[in-house]
Amino acid sequence: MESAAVKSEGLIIPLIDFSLFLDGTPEQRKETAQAILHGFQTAGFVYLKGLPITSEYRKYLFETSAKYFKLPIETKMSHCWTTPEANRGYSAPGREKTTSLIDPEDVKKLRDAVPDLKESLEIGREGEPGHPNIWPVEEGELVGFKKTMVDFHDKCKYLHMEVMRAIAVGLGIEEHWFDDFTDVGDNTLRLLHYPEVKKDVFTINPGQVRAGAHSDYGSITLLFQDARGGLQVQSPTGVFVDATPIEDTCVVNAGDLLARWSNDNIKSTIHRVVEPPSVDGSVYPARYSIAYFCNPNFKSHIEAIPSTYEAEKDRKYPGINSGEYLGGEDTFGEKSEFAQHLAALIAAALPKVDVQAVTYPKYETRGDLYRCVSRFQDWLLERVIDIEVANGTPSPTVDPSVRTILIGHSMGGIVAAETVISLTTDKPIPHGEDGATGTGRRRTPSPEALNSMMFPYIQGVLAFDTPFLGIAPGVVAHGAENHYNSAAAAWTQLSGLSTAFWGSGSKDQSPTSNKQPVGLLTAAETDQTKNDKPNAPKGSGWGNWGKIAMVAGAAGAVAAGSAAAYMNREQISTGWSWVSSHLAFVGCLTRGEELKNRVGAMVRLNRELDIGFANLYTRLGKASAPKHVSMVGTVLGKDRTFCNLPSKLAAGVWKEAINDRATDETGAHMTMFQAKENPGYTRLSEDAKDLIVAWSKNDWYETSTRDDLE
Ligand SMILES: O=C(O)CCC(=O)C(=O)O
Ligand SMILES: [Fe+2]
Repeated sequence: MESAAVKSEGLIIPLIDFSLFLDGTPEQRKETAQAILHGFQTAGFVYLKGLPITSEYRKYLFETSAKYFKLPIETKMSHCWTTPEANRGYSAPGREKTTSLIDPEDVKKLRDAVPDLKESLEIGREGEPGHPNIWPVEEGELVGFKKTMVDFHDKCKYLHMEVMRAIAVGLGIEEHWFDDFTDVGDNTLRLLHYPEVKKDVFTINPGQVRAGAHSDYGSITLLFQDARGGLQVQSPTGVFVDATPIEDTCVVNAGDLLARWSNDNIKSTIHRVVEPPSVDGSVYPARYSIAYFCNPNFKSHIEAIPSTYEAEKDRKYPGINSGEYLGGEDTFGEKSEFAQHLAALIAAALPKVDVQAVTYPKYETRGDLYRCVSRFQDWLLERVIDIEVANGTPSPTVDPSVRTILIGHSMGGIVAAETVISLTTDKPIPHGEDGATGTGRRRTPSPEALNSMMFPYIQGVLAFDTPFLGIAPGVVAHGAENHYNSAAAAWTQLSGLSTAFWGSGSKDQSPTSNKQPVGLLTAAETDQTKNDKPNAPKGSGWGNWGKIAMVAGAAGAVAAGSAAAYMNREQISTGWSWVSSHLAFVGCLTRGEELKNRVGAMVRLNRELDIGFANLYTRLGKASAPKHVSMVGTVLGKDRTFCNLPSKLAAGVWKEAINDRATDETGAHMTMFQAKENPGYTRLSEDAKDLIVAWSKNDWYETSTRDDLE
């Protein structure tokens, strides 16, 4: 009954026969409903086949749509889209830019730089008082246009109600629970036309897309696409994956409202439209799609869907109330919004290169730091290789086309720093070799030569509130006054216990001997394998990395990989009881020498290899008066920060990110990427962008030309 329409990068979009819900036995209905719900809960998308829409009817609709878009632009402009309240009418190319950006200024900048290459006609519910549809004059080929579209609007309204019924059945609530919210049909039918476009438009203008990355805002969207291709859906790893057209199917995705309505039980996933997979010739042909955006009835009052709020108590919200914290896709805000936002700002400032934000999928803060680094490094290598392969870079280790900025929040900044240190010192990661002693005898900023030929090439490490020099004592004193004694005691204990737990943490670690030190890949080996087929087995050298060995030119790209790990807010402020389970990882914060050495190593990398290094640390602003609290003999300074700050400037760039709303350090630390909780969000994005742009404007950038991308 069910197979996968898309399966890549952890994104699985099921292909489901909807006729088994519409006309099946009770068992088939239930199974189908559960499969649909599961698709929405995991991918946020499903493909439905077996719809009550014949191929002929569908063909006729697409032909009618094409006839409409063939009208002269002046004719189409005579019934323009006017207001969001009406949301009806024609939008000319360049009018709309779909994006996840929030700030209107940012949206404008992005739209001016890379306008969406599309035009559309919005058709609302016919007969809505105050908001009549404005129809094109029906003459010639367009006779019958209104009737066709009103009929199709009705058919889609019925499908919307049925899909919502399937969701209800899947959730185990009354099948018709949504009917009262969907029977009016306050939905929008949108005809979309992506005109034929010269291929080089996408290479001349990096970041150019047919429709920008966005999530839909309603309940669900029914999307009918032609055979052209180009729709992509963001995977849990942050990579955009092709949602390839399948004949006679409808792609259905959940929107933001349904995600909210279901307490995020259902996902609203980011998607976009790019140029289709390669075709002969110098142009990409036109693409047509028809979207039907569904909403609850505008006048209905929405409350959480039964069965979803009970589950909420147990669900894990990163860093807020989870028993154990996993860093991951949500670190930089829901759906990596901050990372995506930052990537858009950087793309606008660095037009010569293609900018991608790729978020490291969930990884555990449990266990040994160096195992986390090693896992992260493997992942990063894979991502960069994929991009180099796509770019057809001949010798990535000698002349990489990808430059990476590692962005890490909290402990993620330490993972990022360790990654670049490991890559530039050509040393396999030690996997906790010194854990038992905690003396920090591993990497010191030694006189040994640094390897500027690292691969992947790291251009900078941008940390957000990373306690490179430990956590400010005030975090415990200010943040947990009610628990002052236990917190203080635990803090002391934390230092004392680290050795023991570190030791036990390293017992079960596997040796690293078979791990290929990535810095050792050489150009000679590239030449040797250059003409081989990608992925062909290789005897030596490139071995596993055969897929790099593809022919053709270079390209400019910055991949922003992000390592991320939070600490658990509740647990930080209520006594450090969690520390035992996380000690192997977080324990490194107590080893002062090791912390200082790490910062020293980063400063050296900055000086000698020009690798950017900065820490944007949170500081409490207006909402919290400075306090002078004495704790374990320490008088705390007036600045309330989460991180210990360096006393001297020789520690790289440390720039404060003031949060005027947060009332405690841990809160500021946890919410720095949430625009609603952090009034300094825009400033933070700008500061981050400025740093990355400054690090990236070098010879590599200047010699990256659009021609390279072809
Ligand atoms: O044209 C498509 O395939 C997708 C359009 C879309 O995502 C939208 O308009 O919201
Ligand atoms: Fe969309």
